[in-house]
Amino acid sequence: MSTESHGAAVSTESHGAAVSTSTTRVVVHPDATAVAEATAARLLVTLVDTLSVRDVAHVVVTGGTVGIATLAAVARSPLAATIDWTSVHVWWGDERFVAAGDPDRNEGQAQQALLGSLPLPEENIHRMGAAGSFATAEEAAADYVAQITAAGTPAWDVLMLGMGPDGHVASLFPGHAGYAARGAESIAVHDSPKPPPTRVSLTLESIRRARRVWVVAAGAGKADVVARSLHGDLELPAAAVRGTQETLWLIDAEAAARV
Ligand SMILES: O=C(O)[C@H](O)[C@@H](O)[C@H](O)[C@H](O)COP(=O)(O)O
Repeated sequence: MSTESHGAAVSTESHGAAVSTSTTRVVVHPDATAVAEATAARLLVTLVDTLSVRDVAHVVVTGGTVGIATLAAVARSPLAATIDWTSVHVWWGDERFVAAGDPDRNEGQAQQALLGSLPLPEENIHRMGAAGSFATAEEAAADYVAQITAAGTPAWDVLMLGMGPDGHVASLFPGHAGYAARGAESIAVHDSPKPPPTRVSLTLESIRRARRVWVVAAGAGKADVVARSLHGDLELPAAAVRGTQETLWLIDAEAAARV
């Protein structure tokens, strides 16, 4: 069961990205497991809907606890068998710039939780580059820009974001240069406060091209930044993300405690 709470008015002047008309809405679930299960169901239904009006759907997945738990819940769902996965493209909001096969890689965790069990053509899986394959995170970011461009710079149909207790999303951290980056789809991130320190991320500009942005978060440790973000504290990257059609915060009761 979920409880819909208020829809907050959306400011259109923040950070100079595309103006959005969508309203931020908050859906509160009892606990982290329910957030993951409900988000998985929402994702699958959205894919069914999207593929009834478009030939291809582009989904951006996230690392983090709730993000990976959501992918695992998709894998368990009987609805997964109703999707034509050859029409679904999978992208990442951010990646840890460590060697391929390192357990820290978001793509490896996603592969294990879901992607390995789906009939997804390899060419539909758009990974951010790993250390070893690329000399620098800058080169990996440039490669991701090229992948996005080659796909026609799609409007992401669903873009999921975990959120850190500091209000970061993807690998855009408060007070860091990456949060303010403009003019590119993907960037290198250094000195990340969350380990590992070197990462690749989508930019805020790229995130805000998404049709639907879903922020998934759970736990008391997120309550403060959830409240600050929803009150529009733009020091926090989480406060600046939104989709052109839909912005949803899918959170548990603990994370919603101060809203
Ligand atoms: O690579 C990563 O670490 C992420 O993509 C990051 O943005 C994550 O989603 C948040 O930090 C939330 O993570 P938790 O849900 O584990 O707190």
